[in-house]
Amino acid sequence: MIVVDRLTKRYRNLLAVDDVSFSCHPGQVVGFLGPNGAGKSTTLRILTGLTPPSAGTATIGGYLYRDIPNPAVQVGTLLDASAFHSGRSARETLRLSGQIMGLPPERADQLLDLVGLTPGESRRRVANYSLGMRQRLGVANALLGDPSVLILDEPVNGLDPAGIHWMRGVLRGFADAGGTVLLSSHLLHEIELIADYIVVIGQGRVMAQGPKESLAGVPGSQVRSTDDAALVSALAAAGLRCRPSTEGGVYVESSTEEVGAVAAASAIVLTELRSAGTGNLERMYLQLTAGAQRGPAAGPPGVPYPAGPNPPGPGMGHPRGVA
Ligand SMILES: Nc1ncnc2c1ncn2[C@@H]1O[C@H](COP(=O)(O)OP(=O)(O)OP(=O)(O)O)[C@@H](O)[C@H]1O
Repeated sequence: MIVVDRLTKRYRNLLAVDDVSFSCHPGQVVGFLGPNGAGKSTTLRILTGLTPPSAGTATIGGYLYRDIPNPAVQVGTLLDASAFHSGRSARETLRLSGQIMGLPPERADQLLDLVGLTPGESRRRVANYSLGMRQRLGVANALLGDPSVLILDEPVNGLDPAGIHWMRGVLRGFADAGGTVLLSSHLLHEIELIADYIVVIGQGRVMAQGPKESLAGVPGSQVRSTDDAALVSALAAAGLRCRPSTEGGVYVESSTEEVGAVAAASAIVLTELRSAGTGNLERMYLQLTAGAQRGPAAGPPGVPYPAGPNPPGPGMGHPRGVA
């Protein structure tokens, strides 16, 4: 279990991390989400012992990273995929890491296979890798020691949609097996696909946190019909709140079942009916981080979301190590 407790990091006049608290439980994939410069990397660097905090603590399984015996087999980290020695191949990189951890050379080959780097690619120099290939190598390196905790900084950066899908599978499988995953990103949609608990950070402060579904609110419906005016009247008459959708058509603050029932009862032909997904989450993210975003603030004004404690997740008490 990862516990970040009232963590603060000051660089001269800049509060890079400001009284940040959250926790990640075994079985959970926690997304640490925030715009550029929000303080994500600094928090992860403190967590992994690379930067000392100004105040507060960040522990893994109750230990400071530096106090964990043989940390590489307890905590897998990927903080900078571009940091691998460019003159070595992926295979050499992993074999060297494995040697330091006391692992047999075959372990490196297993991991290369797992992350989808082909034997040919694995023998090429890292200097010639694409960003996505480096990320795959980084994930392989993080998983090499069979850790119970993963800490990954921007791991989906540079991955194509298939790569993001793959990453989700790897991390979901890891968490479902009782592992703890903390990953950062400045991209909401990527975190949304992968994480099941989200901590939103902006200007060094936690602005919201909670299970993805609760942050997203009750999902509404996106609907179009051959007669939207009649549909809106029917929805209003049935007591369903709706408004013109930013995507065109109508957004209804109700489930697709309720909307479909109203349309059927009013004999209105629907041409589209689907869950509006996590549009609420996007609005919330843009709203919360508006002051911290670079460029013009986006998103409508609304009610701020409170930061809340992270309730215990499933599978607490990881049997394998420091989780
Ligand atoms: N060593 C340092 N010295 C001074 N300021 C620093 C240092 N490291 C980070 N900062 C500052 O702290 C703030 C937070 O940086 P951090 O790298 O943690 O953000 P981030 O959320 O990871 O951003 P990004 O998504 O762009 O990677 C930034 O303003 C950054 O310039």
